[in-house]
Amino acid sequence: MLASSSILRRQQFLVRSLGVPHNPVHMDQKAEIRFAALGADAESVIRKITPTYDPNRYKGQAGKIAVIGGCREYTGAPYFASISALKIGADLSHVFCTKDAATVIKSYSPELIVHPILEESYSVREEEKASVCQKVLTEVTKWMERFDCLVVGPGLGRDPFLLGCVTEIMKHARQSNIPIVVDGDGLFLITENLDLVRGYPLAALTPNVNEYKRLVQKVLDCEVDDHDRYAQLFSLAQRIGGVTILRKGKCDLISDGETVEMVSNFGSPRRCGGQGDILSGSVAVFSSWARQQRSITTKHSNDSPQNPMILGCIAGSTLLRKAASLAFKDKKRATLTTDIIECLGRR
Ligand SMILES: NC(=O)C1=CN([C@@H]2O[C@H](COP(=O)(O)OP(=O)(O)OC[C@H]3O[C@@H](n4cnc5c(N)ncnc54)[C@H](O)[C@@H]3O)[C@@H](O)[C@H]2O)[C@@H](O)CC1
Ligand SMILES: Nc1ncnc2c1ncn2[C@@H]1O[C@H](COP(=O)(O)OP(=O)(O)OP(=O)(O)O)[C@@H](O)[C@H]1O
Ligand SMILES: [Mg+2]
Repeated sequence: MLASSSILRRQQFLVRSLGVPHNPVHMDQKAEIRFAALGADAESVIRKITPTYDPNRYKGQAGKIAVIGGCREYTGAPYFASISALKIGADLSHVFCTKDAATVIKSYSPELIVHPILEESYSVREEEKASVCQKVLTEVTKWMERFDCLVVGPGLGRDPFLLGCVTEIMKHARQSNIPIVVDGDGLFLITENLDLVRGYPLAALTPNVNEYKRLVQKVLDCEVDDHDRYAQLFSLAQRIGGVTILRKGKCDLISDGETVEMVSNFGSPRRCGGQGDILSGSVAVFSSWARQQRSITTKHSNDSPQNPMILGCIAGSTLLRKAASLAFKDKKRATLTTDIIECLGRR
């Protein structure tokens, strides 16, 4: 509703190109593009939302992140997302995964707090399913209020029973007003059940090419149209009730149905798996910081706050691409995701 009425009312998009000199970008005929004269670029977004070091701060205040993901097949993805959250600057990073995945993930890093609580169908008898699902939810909700953001989906897999439990976790997070970054198999889940995120302003979706295609087909009932990519992303975000969507690709495009932002600083030509996982962990931390910052500036000034999920996406995307370019300079074709993670803090 917000969607189409606002499209007609505004007849205008704000497409901001961050990190590169502006190139003319052609939009569809319906919408006039306005390029913001960007006083602030992506780097200044990062500076604006990153908390300063303060000796009075205690552990946890710079962010507590939880990744819901990790199953028999995938242990790398939740590790990449959660370790990236720490490398960006969060204080604590938890992983909620299946029992099979937990020991493996713990062995990658002693920094992560790993909860082996999710179950897949193969390990649960039919008659136990309801009670096991309840147990999973109880375990996660015990921790839930402490988290500043959840990342749902990296390496989650698509087991129907497991996804049923994660559905309940997401409903609970939403009731508790906890921001949720949805990535990987979490996007598979929400594409089948859009009401999980519809109208939730604290949700950010980070689809790759396949995940975006599935979302567009489901929500807009059409194919991805690259000639009309800004308007299509804008409509998609509006149709899901103003959630933030970061469409990953050559340039990362970000929209919440109010503006369209573009991050296009040079990254890496390597497309090794796991870079999206770095991104989702990074977006979670930056969004939490932006949200924290917003509550401070709202209290103390009349600045009109910007959507923290948008700011988090801009900062996460910019930093990941910067790290990827530094890693590629060093490792060339041998660049792997772990090399990029090592470069997250470098300039
Ligand atoms: N080391 C790891 O553990 C990694 C695990 N990953 C996890 O792997 C899982 C799947 O992620 P992907 O990024 O591979 O998911 P995608 O949905 O992009 O792809 C899944 C597979 O299905 C194919 N596919 C799916 N939909 C398709 C479509 N509409 N058209 C054409 N081909 C299609 C793709 O080619 C691919 O082989 C996620 O849980 C993700 O987080 C990735 O993050 C990569 C790293
Ligand atoms: N063609 C491209 N050129 C430059 N950068 C790209 C390109 N495609 C993706 N990226 C960058 O890589 C990051 C990860 O995007 P990608 O599409 O690989 O995610 P993904 O498939 O979800 O990754 P993962 O393997 O972690 O699941 C994006 O934020 C984007 O900045
Ligand atoms: Mg991915």
